[in-house]
Amino acid sequence: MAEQPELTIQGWGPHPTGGSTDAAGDRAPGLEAVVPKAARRHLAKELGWTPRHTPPVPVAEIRLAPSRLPAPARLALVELLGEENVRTDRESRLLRAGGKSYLDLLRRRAGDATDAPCAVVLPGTTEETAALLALCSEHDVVVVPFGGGTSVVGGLAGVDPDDRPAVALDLRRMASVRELDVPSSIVTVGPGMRGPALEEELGRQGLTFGHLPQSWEFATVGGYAATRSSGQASTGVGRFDELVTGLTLATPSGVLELGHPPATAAGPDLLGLALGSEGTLGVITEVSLRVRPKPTTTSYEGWSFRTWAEGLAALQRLARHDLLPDVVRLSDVDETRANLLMSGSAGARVLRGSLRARGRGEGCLLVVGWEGLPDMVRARVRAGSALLREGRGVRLGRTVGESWRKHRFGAPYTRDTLLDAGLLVETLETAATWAALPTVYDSVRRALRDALTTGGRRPLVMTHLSHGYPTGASLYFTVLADRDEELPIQQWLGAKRAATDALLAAGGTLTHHHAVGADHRPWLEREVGALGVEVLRAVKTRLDPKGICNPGVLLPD
Ligand SMILES: Cc1cc2nc3c(=O)[nH]c(=O)nc-3n(C[C@H](O)[C@H](O)[C@H](O)COP(=O)(O)OP(=O)(O)OC[C@H]3O[C@@H](n4cnc5c(N)ncnc54)[C@H](O)[C@@H]3O)c2cc1C
Repeated sequence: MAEQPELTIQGWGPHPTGGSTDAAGDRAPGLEAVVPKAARRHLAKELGWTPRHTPPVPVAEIRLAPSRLPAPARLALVELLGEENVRTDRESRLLRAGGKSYLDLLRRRAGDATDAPCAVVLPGTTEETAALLALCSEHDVVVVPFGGGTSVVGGLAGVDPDDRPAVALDLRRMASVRELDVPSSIVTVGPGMRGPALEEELGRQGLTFGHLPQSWEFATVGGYAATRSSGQASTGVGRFDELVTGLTLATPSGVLELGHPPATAAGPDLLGLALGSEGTLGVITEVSLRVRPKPTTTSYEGWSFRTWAEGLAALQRLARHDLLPDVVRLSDVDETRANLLMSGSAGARVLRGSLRARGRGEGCLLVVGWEGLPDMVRARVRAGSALLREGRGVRLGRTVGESWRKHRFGAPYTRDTLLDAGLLVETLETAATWAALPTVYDSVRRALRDALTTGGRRPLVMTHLSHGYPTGASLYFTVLADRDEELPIQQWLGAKRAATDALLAAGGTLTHHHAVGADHRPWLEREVGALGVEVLRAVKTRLDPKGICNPGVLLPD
């Protein structure tokens, strides 16, 4: 199998649009190349920030603790997988040191990878994975499944309360299509498969699975299932967990084959237990997914609403009439303004002028995308547009929608540049009912602002609504602030704590699609209750009696 591109150790990447390459590898492009002057001025004024040059330490200087993998465990792993699939070299370990949250990046950029796994193991089959888990149980070695490495909640932290040595179990050797059942619209794939490769294979049959998170280039099918991911078109095609028709879970106690399409009433849904289990119950070694014909027509458009409340009300009406588009993304005033300034294109300047002329200079941008057969798209666009207009929306046309579509995977690359310029850049997300959304929105913004406003610093909190449901929607917050170079980790931890408390108190869920990981686990009990946590723990104890499967995530201490 061809090697897939790697994420860079200290950021996203490799940077397709340029940037310089130094001895350490790939470097993000400079601020001037990525952020237009007007946007730099806007950010400096809003945040009380002066751009500065704060590049990460060279990769060669990153600190890595010596591998603690005991020799007998290493020997047994080599016997099982072969020497080439048990790696303890520096680069392999650095590349699996944590995920891509702001906190992960801060540590890697500061030259700290002392939390890296002791080794990287690469099984090639379900049987090898099950044998590996049994072997690691026997040798008391922690196993952290590693898909694409894009976790943003500390899902790959590898923290063990008993401080046992840990290995990263990389799934890239299980990354092929195993079966395509066209009549039933089901594809069965290895968990290490990434979106682009799967879409390419399905595309040859005129099919798609349609899951498009922003991390699409690097994240894997197994990771999507383990975190209950949600993509940009999830309002239309469904969340990833809704696409899964079955999976195989290798655990230290044996192998579970879960799911029975098209439907079953054979007791409670065990498949549902594996989805979102974040590697704590075992390793997902195969996933069956619903696929569908590639859409023959797509229609992406921009709309503008005078206020966030008007936009919310219009979308709520669409939801009530089952007319939500496949892609729906309503930005609040702060996000709309920043996105238009960041774009810097002539088109964006024209749009800003035209919005001002229509009295919507401070409005909220809505991007909607409809996909499917031509007649259905036409009918849905007509009915949906009528409701948006009734809700006082102004249609901006296709250029805006297509521009968003073209640039939708670009933000993570820009993040590296902003980090290099001394900014705090992080996101968080939740979901709530339509009734609770306005309170959640206000409370989280207030909490973030209060926590991050100190000594002349003010954060910019930008929000969009995406992933609409008949009963509610998710909210996604992007936070920018002048980074506290003395205590950057504490600066964000304080804000995150305040925002999480606020969103739970206002009726939001702990996480709509990023999962629990290490970062959210102190709050899990507030979400599912003490008994709920006990039930999850009992299941884990049965499947993973020695507690070697990703012990630092999901379940609170
Ligand atoms: C820039 C950026 C944008 C993002 N955008 C989105 C988005 O739009 N929507 C969204 O839902 N998420 C998004 N994420 C979060 C992340 O991409 C998702 O959580 C994704 O599902 C993780 O997939 P992965 O393959 O990278 O998993 P990893 O990060 O490797 O692992 C995630 C967790 O799942 C476990 N795991 C991985 N594979 C397996 C397996 N086969 N069996 C058992 N456990 C396993 C890991 O141990 C870990 O706990 C984004 C992240 C970044 C950095």
